[in-house]
Amino acid sequence: MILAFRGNFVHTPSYGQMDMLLDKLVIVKEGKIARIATGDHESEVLQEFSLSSSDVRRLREGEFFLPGLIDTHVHAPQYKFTGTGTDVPLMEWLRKYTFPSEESYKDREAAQHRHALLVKRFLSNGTTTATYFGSLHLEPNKILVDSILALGQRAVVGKVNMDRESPEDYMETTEQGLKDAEEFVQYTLSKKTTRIYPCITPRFIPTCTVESMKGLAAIARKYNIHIQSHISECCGEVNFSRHLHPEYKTDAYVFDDMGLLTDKTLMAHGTLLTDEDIKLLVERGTSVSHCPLSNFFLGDACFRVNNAMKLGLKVGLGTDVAGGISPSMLSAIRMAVVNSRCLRAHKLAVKGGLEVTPDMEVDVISYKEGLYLATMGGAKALNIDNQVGSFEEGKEFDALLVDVNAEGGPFDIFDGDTIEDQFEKFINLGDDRNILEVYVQGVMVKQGDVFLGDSTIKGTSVDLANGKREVSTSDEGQQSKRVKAS
Ligand SMILES: O=c1[nH]c(=O)c2nc[nH]c2[nH]1
Ligand SMILES: [Zn+2]
Repeated sequence: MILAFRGNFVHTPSYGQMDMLLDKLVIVKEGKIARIATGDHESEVLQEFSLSSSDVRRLREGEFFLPGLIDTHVHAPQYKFTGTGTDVPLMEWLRKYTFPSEESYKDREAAQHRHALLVKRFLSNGTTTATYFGSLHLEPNKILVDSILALGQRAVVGKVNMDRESPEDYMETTEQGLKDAEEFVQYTLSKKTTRIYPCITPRFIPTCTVESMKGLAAIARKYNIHIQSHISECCGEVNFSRHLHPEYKTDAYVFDDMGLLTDKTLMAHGTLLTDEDIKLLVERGTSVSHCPLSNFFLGDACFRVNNAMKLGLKVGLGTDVAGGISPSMLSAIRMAVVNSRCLRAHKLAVKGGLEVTPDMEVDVISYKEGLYLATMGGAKALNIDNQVGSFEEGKEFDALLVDVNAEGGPFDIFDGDTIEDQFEKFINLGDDRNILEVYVQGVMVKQGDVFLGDSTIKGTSVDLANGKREVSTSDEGQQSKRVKAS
């Protein structure tokens, strides 16, 4: 299968560098970018790939391709309450909203329905790769894998482990937790797909015993797979962790001693990491998912991205649904910029000064760095930057076709707007209405309102039917659902 596109491509191959690749011919063969040529070489390149001019998809004015967005931190079984539960800090939020929501996914029908909606919502927002925390129970996590598989997304997925300091009805024994974690890994690997990676997922230090953390690290080593957790996220969590493990200086040293800091580990938040912690993470090859929205809501904290990058840390960006109130990575990019400006505003307030000094500028990032974090940064954080994150020959084609002039879109383009202006408007003002097509591994998985997915995948009940939405959400799983054509 060969695809050929001619038009503009935008990407951020390194931090702070945004390249507008204008009038390029991109050939995608068997899911990978086989050639990126300048438009004036069209005829010879087409000949080389035995294509004719009519095989070329020619982008219209205002259309461009962007690498697929990579969300490095999402809680799948929290999708149900996304946009609500914004009134309390982390530790209270977990008990009041989070654990009950996650627990309710053990109802099979509810999990099937909600996970399909989740994956569709993320694909609609241009998230071609998502890094999912699942729930405690085994079955809903298998359903999540089935949904991702059927809808065509790329994902890292983990079954959450919690064997202490958790509600009685939402906690497992250490032994059962380790057994289920390994079974989940085997289930995911049995799908023999190159786009879903199983992940070991101790929720965070307070809810995991030493035995569980060490056992989980052993499973990760055995299968050479990803690990994810939360680290130094806010005062409530850090104080609790110190109380449980007074012998360790910080979360980073706990995780390190458990064998959980590897070059395939991705830790969420990290707002309270010291420079020494960051250096330890860098030494281990571990990365951090920056989740600006949930840091504001649950942690009252800001992450110093530029400081972390300067120390050599790999950093991706996460929506952290549902601690973060938006499933959109465009929103996460904007919030990462706002987060950096809060750091400067804070310094200014502390100084009581009227003037921004150069040391206040060092924290500030622009939409270009934000886009890097949401694409290449995420790819590096997940150790998949040889596959995705930018447009390069040999990489897989995970991409979004964006139209700044989309009908009914959320912003306007004016005479004199340069291509860069148009692109900046999309990052700052755009939404799913501007995302016309979504590609993963060179396969179009969404076009307009239609989810194409992989309808050949059997054994899942994911509803790929399009133009339908559920209108009744009360007490899912107990009641039959009404599905109405929209
Ligand atoms: O933002 C967060 N969401 C969670 O679900 C969670 N669990 C532990 N720590 C957490 N932080
Ligand atoms: Zn989280």
